Amino acid sequence: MKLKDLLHGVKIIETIGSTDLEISAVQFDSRKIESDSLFVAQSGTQVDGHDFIQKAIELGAVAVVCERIPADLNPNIAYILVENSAIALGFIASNLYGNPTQKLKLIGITGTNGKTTTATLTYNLLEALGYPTILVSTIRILIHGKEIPSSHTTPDILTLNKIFSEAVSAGCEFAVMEVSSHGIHQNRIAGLHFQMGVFSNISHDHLDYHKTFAQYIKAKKQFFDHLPKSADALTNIDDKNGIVMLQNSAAKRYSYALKTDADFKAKILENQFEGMLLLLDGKEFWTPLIGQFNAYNLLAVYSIARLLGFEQEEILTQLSTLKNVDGRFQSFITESGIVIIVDYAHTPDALENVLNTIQNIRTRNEKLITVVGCGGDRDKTKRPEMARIASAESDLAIFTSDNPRTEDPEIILTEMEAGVEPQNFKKTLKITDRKEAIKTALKLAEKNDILLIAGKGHETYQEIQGVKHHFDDMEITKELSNQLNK
Ligand SMILES: CC(=O)N[C@H]1[C@@H](OP(=O)(O)OP(=O)(O)OC[C@H]2O[C@@H](n3ccc(=O)[nH]c3=O)[C@H](O)[C@@H]2O)O[C@H](CO)[C@@H](O)[C@@H]1O[C@H](C)C(=O)N[C@@H](C)C(=O)N[C@H](CCC(=O)O)C(=O)O
Ligand SMILES: Nc1ncnc2c1ncn2[C@@H]1O[C@H](COP(=O)(O)OP(=O)(O)OP(=O)(O)O)[C@@H](O)[C@H]1O
Ligand SMILES: N[C@H](CCC[C@H](N)C(=O)O)C(=O)O
Ligand SMILES: [Mg+2]
Repeated sequence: MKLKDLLHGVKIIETIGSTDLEISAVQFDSRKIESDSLFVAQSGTQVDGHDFIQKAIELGAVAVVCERIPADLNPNIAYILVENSAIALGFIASNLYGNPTQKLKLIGITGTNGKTTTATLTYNLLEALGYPTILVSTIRILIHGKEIPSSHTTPDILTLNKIFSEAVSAGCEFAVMEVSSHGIHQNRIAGLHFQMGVFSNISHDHLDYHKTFAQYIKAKKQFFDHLPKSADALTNIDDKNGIVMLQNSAAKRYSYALKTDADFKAKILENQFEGMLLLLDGKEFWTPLIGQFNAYNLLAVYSIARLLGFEQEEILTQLSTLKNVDGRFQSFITESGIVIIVDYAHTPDALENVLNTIQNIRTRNEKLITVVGCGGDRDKTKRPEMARIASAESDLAIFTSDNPRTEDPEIILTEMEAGVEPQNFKKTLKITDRKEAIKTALKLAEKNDILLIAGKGHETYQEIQGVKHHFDDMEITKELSNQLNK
């Protein structure tokens, strides 16, 4: 493709050299440059891509998009000066892949918790209704059933356009994606054409990256600030920041809520271990999912489908057949009758919701044991809060490692323990090795007791000292319960 065609829509400050060049590939990482490529230099959290322009040229780049023209200009190279390389990359990626999101109805879901659940259920619903769809989620990317592994909740913009163009070729009509705050802040969604933006909720997370809660809110809000007039913006107005998200949005505004008057409303009629009975827009329906947080997720899915033009009856018929998403409140009962729940709760709010849900469905006076840890190289301020909640809401909380990544697991655990209120000290244990922690929990549990294993959900690895080892909470718990005859 010609450089000038790739640059369509990009706000150019200055061009040096010819834009009539033929470009074979686009890349933002100098280490992956091939011959005749366009290199887009962008600053990052670790290094500045501008420092790798020379390297990229040596490896075959023939054109460079940058925010600063290098001092040592190469006469054989075209330099395109822009204000923001990441935004420019959005347009370039979209041009490269034939503007795929103009050909799809793209729904973006943002919020601290519930994105994967809502996005996956929406994908499952649309597929069940007979519409080929692409899902972009933390767990996996699915192009009308074909799976591609996922490394980020919101992948980079080149990957996104590539997979969306594959989805168009596969005949997809809809696209459902998670929009993370990192993705918004780093312009990983630049140039995508959204038909709908959805906000689930906002609570404590990622303050390592955004620094303050206000900055975190601002990042999420930017998604809605940039939605076009033609789009729909759907928000949970039971969350006090739900309205804030939409206040500067040009999109058409819609709301959903369990507690407030809203465009789409739901009420929990029954909530049991086996499932929930909901009143959704005046109609009763049964779902195997449980807990208030899932009522919000299901209401969001229902509202999305209504806004897409589907009828209530057809939505509810299919929605009631949808099951839990991997690693989200996934449960089984062991041979000796212990109820195991594996859940991806890795924020204080998620943990509190899951523990409250368990409290609400407990019918007998069984013990609740929680095994939980906090990730390394991530928001440290979550640690004491999560430990405080786990110890207050459980009969026993066993603190253990999540993904320590490059951090010392003992330090993470000490930071967690600092949050335990004195009256709950005696209800806690610290077992650094996650497998040992689960084993101890199983040994201590008796028939009908509930064992919540929180934080890692669907993950199939544990990252220790920067190395990923195979680790699957569900698999290990089943293996240990068999070994222990529990
Ligand atoms: C902190 C963070 O989000 N980092 C992301 C970011 O990388 P970065 O800004 O650190 O990049 P950098 O290393 O400073 O490099 C800057 C630029 O120089 C380039 N470079 C670098 C070195 C070199 O030799 N040559 C070169 O050209 C890089 O390609 C980059 O363009 O941009 C990269 C490309 O898109 C991402 O892969 C990377 O994700 C890292 C691996 C990550 O762990 N991100 C997590 C925190 C994340 O994004 N999580 C969110 C939310 C999770 C959730 O709550 O669901 C997600 O969406 O997954
Ligand atoms: N609507 C909700 N409100 C609050 N908590 C929720 C909600 N939905 C799910 N949760 C809790 O949050 C956890 C993560 O859910 P999910 O994976 O759907 O969220 P996410 O926003 O995709 O998270 P991530 O940012 O890590 O990708 C669940 O395991 C559950 O404990
Ligand atoms: N997407 C989230 C996932 C956290 C999952 C938890 N198991 C951890 O490793 O902290 C993050 O990157 O912050
Ligand atoms: Mg997710």
